[in-house]
Amino acid sequence: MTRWENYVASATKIIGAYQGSLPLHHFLKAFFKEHPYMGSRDRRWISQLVYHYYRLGDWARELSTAERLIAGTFLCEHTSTDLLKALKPEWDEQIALPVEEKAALLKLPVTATRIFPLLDELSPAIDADAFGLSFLQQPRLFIRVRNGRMDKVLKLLQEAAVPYEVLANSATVALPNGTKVETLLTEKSWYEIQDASSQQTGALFHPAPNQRWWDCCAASGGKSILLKDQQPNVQLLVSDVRRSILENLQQRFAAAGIKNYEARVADLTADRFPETMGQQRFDGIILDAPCSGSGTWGRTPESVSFFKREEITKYQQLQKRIAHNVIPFLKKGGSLIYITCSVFRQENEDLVKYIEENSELRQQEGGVIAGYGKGADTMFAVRLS
Ligand SMILES: C[S@@+](CC[C@H](N)C(=O)[O-])C[C@H]1O[C@@H](n2cnc3c(N)ncnc32)[C@H](O)[C@@H]1O
Repeated sequence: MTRWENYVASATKIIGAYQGSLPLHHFLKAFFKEHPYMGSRDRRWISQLVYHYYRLGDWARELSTAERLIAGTFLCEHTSTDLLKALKPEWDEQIALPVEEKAALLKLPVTATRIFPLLDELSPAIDADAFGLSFLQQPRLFIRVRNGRMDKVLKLLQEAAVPYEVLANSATVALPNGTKVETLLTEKSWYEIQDASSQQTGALFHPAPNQRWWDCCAASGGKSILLKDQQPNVQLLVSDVRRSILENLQQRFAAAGIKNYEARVADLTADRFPETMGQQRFDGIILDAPCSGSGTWGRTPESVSFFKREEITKYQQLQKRIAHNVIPFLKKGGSLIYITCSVFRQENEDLVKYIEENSELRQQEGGVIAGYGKGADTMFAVRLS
């Protein structure tokens, strides 16, 4: 067997063994640990083959795994690759063609419906074709540059010859996926790694000095840092059900130079949760809800193959329960920022409808934040007041 055939054989073995119960990158890590004779170059090629395979979603399931692996590389790559050159030179010569022309060569249509099986569940504002086809492209990495440090950051990127794009808001920088940002930009307080769409949710916050805000599903604090950067004088409470993630938040806040905040572990679905909050009320609540994460599946394309439709409704029930429990803590006239990184209507517009039907809150602004087309995640964010 040639080296390239060996790669396809290893990738086939991985796909046969992978059942989706843990993220693919963890599974790959464990697989390579068990096969220490594979060098870093081998690991890179095999991982890429496997990722391209999952980028195809439901496309052409009738093909064998090995055929799909090679077709995945053909459809997802845009410049010549040594693997295709060795195994399918006639495709490698056509690697720069647009996807429709590649589909004609493959003699199989490549459409959004064939890639993404849950298009009928999408939020209506999402362009289903563009979203489905975006899976063939690896998303980019984004940073949010803080405190006017853009010149310094760009200088370091230029010195390291890293290609970048500064987006129109002048704070977001897009980088190639896999850029070793931490090694390049060692001054941690200058930037945050944050997807472009996630950064865009901040346009809904409008915080004023001395207001009280609560980031109730804070995780490691991406939205909270965004809020504090907009208005350092907000009084901030952060909470999450996971203690460990709040420990990450504390480290991240320290690196970002954020000191004044209160953090607590809270399960927002617990029956006794409301009484633990006492009489406090907030001018703003950020509810960045636990969700399917379907807007980020471009980064974890294996999810398209393993996610079950019924799970959408389960997330919706959880979101309703959390919304119901946090809304009473909003001051009259305050803002609830409801956010998901989901593309599904049930978790997005239907949840807003539920909130409007069960409270005095009404949607003021926001909606789908489309990330497809710019190599970013797709999110949903609205401000209700
Ligand atoms: C989408 S993430 C939040 C991301 C975060 N806001 C950021 O910008 O990095 C949702 C968070 O909700 C938390 N969560 C899930 N169920 C919860 C519950 N019952 N009570 C409180 N938090 C919960 C999860 O632990 C997770 O960290």
